[in-house]
Amino acid sequence: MMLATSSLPLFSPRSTPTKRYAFSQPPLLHSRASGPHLPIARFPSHLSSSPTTLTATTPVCLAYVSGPASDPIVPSNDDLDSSDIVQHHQLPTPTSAISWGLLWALLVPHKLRLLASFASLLGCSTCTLSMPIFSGRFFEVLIGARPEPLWILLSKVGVLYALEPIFTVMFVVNMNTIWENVMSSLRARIFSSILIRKVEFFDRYKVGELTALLTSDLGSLKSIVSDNISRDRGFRALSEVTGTICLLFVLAPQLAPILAVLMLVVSVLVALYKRSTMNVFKAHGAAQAYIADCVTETFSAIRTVRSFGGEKRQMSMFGDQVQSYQNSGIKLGIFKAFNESLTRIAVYLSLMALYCLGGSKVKAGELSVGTVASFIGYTFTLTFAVQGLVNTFGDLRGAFAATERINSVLSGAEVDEALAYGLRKDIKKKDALDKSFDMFFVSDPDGDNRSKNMSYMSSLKGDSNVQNLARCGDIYLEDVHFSYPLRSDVEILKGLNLVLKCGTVTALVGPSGAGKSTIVQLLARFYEPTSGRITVAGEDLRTFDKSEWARVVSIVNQEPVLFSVSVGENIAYGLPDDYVSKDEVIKAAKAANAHDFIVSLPQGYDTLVGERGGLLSGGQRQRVAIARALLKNSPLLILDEATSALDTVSEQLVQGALNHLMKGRTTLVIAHRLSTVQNADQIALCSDGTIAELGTHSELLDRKGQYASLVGTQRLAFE
Ligand SMILES: Nc1ncnc2c1ncn2[C@@H]1O[C@H](COP(=O)(O)OP(=O)(O)OP(=O)(O)O)[C@@H](O)[C@H]1O
Repeated sequence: MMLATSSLPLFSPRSTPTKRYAFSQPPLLHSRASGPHLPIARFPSHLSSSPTTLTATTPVCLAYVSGPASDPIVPSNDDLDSSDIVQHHQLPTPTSAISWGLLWALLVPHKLRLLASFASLLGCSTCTLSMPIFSGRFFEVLIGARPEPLWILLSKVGVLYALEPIFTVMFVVNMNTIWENVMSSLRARIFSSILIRKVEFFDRYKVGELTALLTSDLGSLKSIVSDNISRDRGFRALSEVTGTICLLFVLAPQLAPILAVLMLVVSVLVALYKRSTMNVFKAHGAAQAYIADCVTETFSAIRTVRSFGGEKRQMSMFGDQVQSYQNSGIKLGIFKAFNESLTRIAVYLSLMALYCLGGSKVKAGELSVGTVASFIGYTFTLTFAVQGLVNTFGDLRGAFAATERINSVLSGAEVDEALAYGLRKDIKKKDALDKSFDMFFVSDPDGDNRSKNMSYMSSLKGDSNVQNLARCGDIYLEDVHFSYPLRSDVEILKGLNLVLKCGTVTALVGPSGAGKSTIVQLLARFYEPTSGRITVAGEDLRTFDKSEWARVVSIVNQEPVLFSVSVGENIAYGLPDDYVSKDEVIKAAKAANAHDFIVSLPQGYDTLVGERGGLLSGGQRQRVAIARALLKNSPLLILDEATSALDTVSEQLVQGALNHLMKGRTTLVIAHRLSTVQNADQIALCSDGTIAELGTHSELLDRKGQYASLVGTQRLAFE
């Protein structure tokens, strides 16, 4: 169904600041699939996971097959040229998500700023390290031990005092700008790298774990520079420690070894002790987080708490947590007090040593008063800088651990190369001018591999019009076997055969756990069959560009997920990459029986729907999802229990909308309530991973098999 396009593109994924319809997320996040699930398909696992197993004699057609080698699905080698064959050997081996090479590649574009940072670091460290020398000279001038006029000395000190903050600003601004840039690119890369993993990756890791990678783990990597560019930390601390020790040796070679070693040892010990108390600080932070969790859980489930009379239990839980927060707070106070004093003790010990040793040297005429005064200044510099350096090493340890976590999560999981390829191709085609994508594709050490792989993937039939094929061709599931990757020992589909005739409605029914939703996942290409194949108009799905296939399938399921934007934007998400006019959105909403309720909302199409569409009723959410699918206008429609959660009135409204949506499309309907699928062109009874019975409602009733007994059971239940 084609919807009229108005000349004014009001609903757009790009920036249209005056309209809420503009998506706030970058278009890369958007899939053309209905709902938030990306139709991720996988690249043949035996190729991408073990690229070295292929030899020059490996048949080219195997590149497209994820099933056994005996089941080649792309018969023609003509689609590939000889360079593709060579490239088979060069598929990327899993590389670390964050590597030194990548960091270097991200830093290189900022080389001028890096140079400026290094120069300003030298400048501010030189100023800082010169100050004690001038303090020493100042005392010598005051007691007449130095002939230099006071005003000349003071003007030199004035210049130093003026330059140091200027160099500091230059250093901090440049370092911060570089690192913010690097971190943005890194964050974007990790995000897109997660986005293009195979679906089983998302089965394996919880959303919270993945969120932590992008927030706290990358946060520790960020703080390695942003928290360490201040005075007495990181590079500055390192340069000050090195510079101070060198100066001590230059100023008083006879005193320096003893003092330097003493100061270093005392400062390092104090810093290490302070570091060891970090756990107490962390425990206090964790106790605070538990309190927040308890509050969130209590108030978000307030109705459940009320209905079970759980107030006392929640109060006791909260009380326990407040108590442990209080205990850790008191403990923390004691440690804080010691930490404060210990730094001073370190300085005092160093000063005492300096007074004793330095004083005796001055008395013996071996050392000038000015030098001892300078040493006093260096005592402070060294103590604080060493402690800062130890803290920086601690931060480094945290950053390495975080990097290792990110790498271990991402390097073990397979990238869905086909999806990645389609995504890049799409972005190249449509968003050449969109700068927000730049940070996702920084040239990196693996770029070579990727370009080879892209060339390889481009041999897929990405340019054939799969939408047209799906509009006029039947869809065949041929001897499909399937096990979920995380439970590969349990076969869910066991040689399933089914034909979805073009433009007709097929109903899939059967007992719970029979594999009905699994068939949907395979049709959507969230997973690929373990063996067997799915074809459209005789062409294997795996020979198509995956992002193209995403446009072919619309799924409306029992619990449609809406995004927390406006109703209009949610409908426009049906075409996430296109400019969608308000007229088109309204037309889709009218066809989905949603227009009337939408205009009665406080802000009409601009009304925000809340988290996951929570501010709408189930039936309203469903009709918005149907409008979204109508706008998408894809040839294959899958309705997975689309009306089962609705009351009778809502169901009628939604059913009307669905009838509109199903017109002229190849439709697969999954339903438990058999009364809703009686009019389907064919009904397939799925049982134990195969199609056990197939026919129209009356044919299956006549057969008196499983379907007939299911119908009987449901009738009995209603009577
Ligand atoms: N992501 C997954 N990983 C591993 N096993 C899964 C996964 N999803 C489903 N399964 C298993 O696959 C089997 C078939 O599930 P499926 O959801 O396809 O059944 P169904 O026929 O749709 O059931 P229902 O009618 O209850 O929705 C079940 O045993 C289920 O536990």
